Amino acid sequence: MPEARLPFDQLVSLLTSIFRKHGTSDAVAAVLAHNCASAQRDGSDSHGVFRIPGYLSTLASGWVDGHARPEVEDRAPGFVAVDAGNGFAQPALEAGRELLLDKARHNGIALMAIRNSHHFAALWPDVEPFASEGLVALAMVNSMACVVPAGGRKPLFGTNPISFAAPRAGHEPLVFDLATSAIAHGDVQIAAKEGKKLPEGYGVDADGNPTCDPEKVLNGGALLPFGGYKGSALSMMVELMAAALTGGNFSFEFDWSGHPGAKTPWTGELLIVIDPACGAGSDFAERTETLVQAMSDAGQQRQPGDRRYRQRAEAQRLGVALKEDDLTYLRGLVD
Ligand SMILES: NC(=O)C1=CN([C@@H]2O[C@H](COP(=O)(O)OP(=O)(O)OC[C@H]3O[C@@H](n4cnc5c(N)ncnc54)[C@H](OP(=O)(O)O)[C@@H]3O)[C@@H](O)[C@H]2O)C=CC1
Ligand SMILES: O=C(O)C1=NCCCC1
Repeated sequence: MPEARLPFDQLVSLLTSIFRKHGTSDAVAAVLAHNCASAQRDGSDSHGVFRIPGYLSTLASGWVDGHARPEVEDRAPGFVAVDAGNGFAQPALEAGRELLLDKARHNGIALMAIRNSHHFAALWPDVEPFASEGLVALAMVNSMACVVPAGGRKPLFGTNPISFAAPRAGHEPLVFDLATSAIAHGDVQIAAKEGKKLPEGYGVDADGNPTCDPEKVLNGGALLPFGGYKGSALSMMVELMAAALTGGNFSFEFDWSGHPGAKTPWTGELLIVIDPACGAGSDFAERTETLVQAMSDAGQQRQPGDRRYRQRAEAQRLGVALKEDDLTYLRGLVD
């Protein structure tokens, strides 16, 4: 597939125009466009411009409010609650960000509980900026019931990612961002589109039998958690922290069948921010670096985040990589 390159700012501006034209406020468009362009820039393929048709069909369906104004509540010394108003999670995070930062620096730790929200994106953009400011951040979000709990038969959990970011002396933050399912739902969709098989042990068909066929997983089948009961336990934790604690829906609780085209899970998100200066001392970033170096010496040359930062650096030199067909499609949305 021929590739095009577009400067990051131009991609942000194209996506902003698309969101504005297709049902969001200017403020929401700006946040979603930056998020989606960042994922595309970093090679987060399942959550970059691949997601635009899903965003637009969801907005057209009336399932999500593209004009929602998040309401921020200062609930306790270390607790910020945000009602996203049936809008997207990222503008809700932006709305409560300053208060969360103030509380984390003042108390040493603070959390933000976002409810009534839709998260259709990669999770790392929610945590990396905190680590760039010297803080440690942990985020989790639940999605839609498409993962069978360990030993179970029925899809119940979402693909429920967890993302963590820590400052690292002399380097970009150390960040991981991973679905607690064996594979992200977006990657199953990409495999189906490209006619590829899934690895064994990732999914089951509508009868609960193992399958490597992404179409069968998507049409009545389900995914498995990563690492059996261990991934299942983490996914359970995400349901509790991102939904029960925040006041959002569990992945199995919402019903979007009355909104054809709806693709964005209507759930919640939890974000915890820690000021490491309140811990063992001011050298946390150096300690991170010591650990990374030890991991490298032990033979792990590739750290989480390395691939993204490499792609980001390449995009800064050459422009963000896009499939030519995708760029034509995007431009057609604003013509
Ligand atoms: N909004 C939502 O509801 C959902 C969003 N998602 C998103 O989907 C995306 C993809 O998730 P997933 O498929 O699980 O991600 P991956 O399995 O591709 O990667 C998971 C993490 O492991 C790192 N990693 C990958 N390979 C290696 C390796 N060989 N050695 C060391 N580290 C490695 C990655 O770093 P690197 O980034 O550098 O590759 C990344 O931090 C995520 O951004 C996630 O947030 C997933 C589920 C639901
Ligand atoms: O890839 C996934 O898994 C998901 N991404 C966006 C929200 C739904 C699940």
